Amino acid sequence: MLETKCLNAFYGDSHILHGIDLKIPAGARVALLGRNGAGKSTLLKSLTNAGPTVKGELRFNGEDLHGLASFDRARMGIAFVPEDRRILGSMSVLENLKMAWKGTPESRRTNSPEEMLKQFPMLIPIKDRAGGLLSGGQQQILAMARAAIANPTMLLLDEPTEGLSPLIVEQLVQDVKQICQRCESSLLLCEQSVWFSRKCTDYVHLIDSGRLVFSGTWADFDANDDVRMKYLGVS
Ligand SMILES: Nc1ncnc2c1ncn2[C@@H]1O[C@H](COP(=O)(O)OP(=O)(O)OP(=O)(O)O)[C@@H](O)[C@H]1O
Repeated sequence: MLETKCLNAFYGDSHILHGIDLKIPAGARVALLGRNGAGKSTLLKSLTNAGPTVKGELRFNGEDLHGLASFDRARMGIAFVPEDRRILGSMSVLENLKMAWKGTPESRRTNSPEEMLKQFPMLIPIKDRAGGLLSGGQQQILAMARAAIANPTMLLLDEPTEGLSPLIVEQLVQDVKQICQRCESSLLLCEQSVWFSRKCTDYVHLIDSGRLVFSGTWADFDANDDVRMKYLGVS
């Protein structure tokens, strides 16, 4: 279970997140929707100690995360796929997976890099291609495979569909579900795509100006025209 209570996040003097209360039970798949600049990435970076200064309660499986470095949180099972994917451009697809494998503690290792290729077959024909030469979609699939290598129990995805073609986005739905099922992982998916979020998750939060403004099931979301229009501009 990932839990925040009254979480506030700051970049220097800029107060970005305001009193975020979030509970993601083990195995739950949750979306966080919001417009550009709403605070989605800042929340994920707060959970992974990847930038902002954070105040308030922040626990994973009951353990206080304050003061733990990003790699310590990763070792606990929190895997973060950032918006820019961070693929190593001069290394091949297989070498990118091998690097992730080496950085993963033995206790968390599940499949070898070669076995990961089998689970993400789109990567097989391009396994020797440099990361920097991949399309955005190929990079995203590689970033997902890299995250899955560490057998996460909490998968954090930052706008994985951004800039991708509809075909790749459909493939991503399968890949996200596959990782969550195989690893028995919870999911926090930050997105602007309502379609993709709906396909991948059961529960949805909306964030606006750093505050949670709606939480509910997709049925609740569908029943709430005002919230959809006000915060996402969709009817
Ligand atoms: N490193 C930073 N320093 C100062 N302010 C920042 C920094 N990163 C983000 N912000 C500000 O924090 C606010 C929230 O940004 P954030 O990136 O979390 O939004 P987002 O919902 O992920 O949007 P997007 O979809 O555009 O990535 C914005 O006002 C942004 O300008």
